[in-house]
Amino acid sequence: MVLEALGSRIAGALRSMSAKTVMDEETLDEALKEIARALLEADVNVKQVSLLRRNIKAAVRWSELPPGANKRRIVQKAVFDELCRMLDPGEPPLSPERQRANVVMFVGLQGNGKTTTCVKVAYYYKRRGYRTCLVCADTFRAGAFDQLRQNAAKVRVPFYGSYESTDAVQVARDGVEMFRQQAMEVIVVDTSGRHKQEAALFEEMAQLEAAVQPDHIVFVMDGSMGQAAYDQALAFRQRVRVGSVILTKMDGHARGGGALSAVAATHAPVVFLGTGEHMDELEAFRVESFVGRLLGMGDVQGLVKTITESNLQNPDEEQMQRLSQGVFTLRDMQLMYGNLTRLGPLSQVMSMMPGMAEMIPQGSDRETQARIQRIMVMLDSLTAAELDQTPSIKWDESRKRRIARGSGRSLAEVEEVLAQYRTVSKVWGRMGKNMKNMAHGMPAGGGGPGALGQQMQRLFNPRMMQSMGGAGNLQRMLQQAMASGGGGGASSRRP
Ligand SMILES: Nc1nc2c(ncn2[C@@H]2O[C@H](COP(=O)(O)OP(=O)(O)OP(=O)(O)O)[C@@H](O)[C@H]2O)c(=O)[nH]1
Repeated sequence: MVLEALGSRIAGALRSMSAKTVMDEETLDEALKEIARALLEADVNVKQVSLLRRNIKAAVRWSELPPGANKRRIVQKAVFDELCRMLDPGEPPLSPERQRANVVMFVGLQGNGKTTTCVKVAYYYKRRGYRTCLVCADTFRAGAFDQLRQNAAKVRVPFYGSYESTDAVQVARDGVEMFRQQAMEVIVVDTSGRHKQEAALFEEMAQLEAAVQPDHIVFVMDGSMGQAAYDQALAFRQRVRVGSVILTKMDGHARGGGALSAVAATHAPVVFLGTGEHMDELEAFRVESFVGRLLGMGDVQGLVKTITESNLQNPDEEQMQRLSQGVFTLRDMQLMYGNLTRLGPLSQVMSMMPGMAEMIPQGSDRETQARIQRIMVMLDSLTAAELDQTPSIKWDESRKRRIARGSGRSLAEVEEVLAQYRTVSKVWGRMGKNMKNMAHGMPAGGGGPGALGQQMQRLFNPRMMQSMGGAGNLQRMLQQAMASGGGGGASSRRP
């Protein structure tokens, strides 16, 4: 995720503010200056930054704060609220209704990821049970037709377009009409982009808008746009009824701030973030969780939601008993990794945990998923006795070679997994006493994802973390999950 540098600089400014022995208004000004500098360097528009700074100062009202007030908290809350305000124009975002045709038209400059995003959004709603389809009204760029058609086929979404026609308006009208007849619920219309804002692009957009009467217009923008983002967004907003914004390429190393101010320019809410080239790499955007994660405050609500929706597997009664004694076996490691993959991209999950955003290691989620898959394959090659770690098992060379052969991995990789297991089991052993207490509320042999969600909420409770030997232990476990598992090329099969 981009913008981490911005988040940690803001968090750093707040930390150094509260580390001062005397906290006066000058201290606040210094912190605000540093926050403003960080925002500007992240390409947030100058006007937005000075507005933000003024509003934070007005909200904090330093001189009126009672002596015992937690000033860092108050300033952090004001920064949080202001960033949320900047990103939330209070307009309803794209929210298609069921059992009627919702025509959604996509606009944006060429290369910003518009075509890819159209397919991602169609796929997103398809997975949520909507009857979705795609119309290619991009008759300008050679190849747009094939790109959309191939991607539509990959995600099995009906597609309409024309190889021959150069009349975008006619193609769009025909496609939308055809899909209306078929009682489609989400009709996504991809339009042409241009290299830069030019009259022809805006003219065609206006004609398309008049022809297909979209219920909603989505402006797609590359998240790595710098200061120019504000003006670009404004230009689109002035010509068509932009209702929502999608920021793409948020998985790269872009600074991202330009895109944030573009949102302020359009007065349209961000609905999704594009986080990769694959069709499922689209993240629904929620302002408060995004800003919380940006500021390193985590997003416990989002985390619990993710956990409850992820169909996690619970330990059975016997496993629970053992775990509560601080005994962690390879079978538990198998369960842990299985559940980690069910949670979705790990960097997202980690950034939801308070204080962990800065700990996210470099490397893509795709690589991490592939690493975990490799570990899972190795664990699958273990016998039941090995998974349950009977004391008689000797991890001798021949046993390790058998596992390596069985999983198609190298001996070194098997050894690495075993070494990792030993570290985690030691950490678990130290946590044993506290886990025992936790286990009292744990559902034996199931209990449903809701119950597990509650447990996770307790797990991330700061006091509980402290008593478990500090957040460091958990961080280490998660970081290991993300960073180890050997090299090599297992590929994930995704659309
Ligand atoms: N890393 C990353 N790449 C993306 C993302 N979205 C799109 N891309 C890539 O960006 C490039 C351009 O995407 P397109 O969808 O072809 O761009 P476009 O804006 O539709 O271009 P026109 O159709 O010509 O207007 C492609 O290589 C995409 O795979 C994203 O969220 N992350």
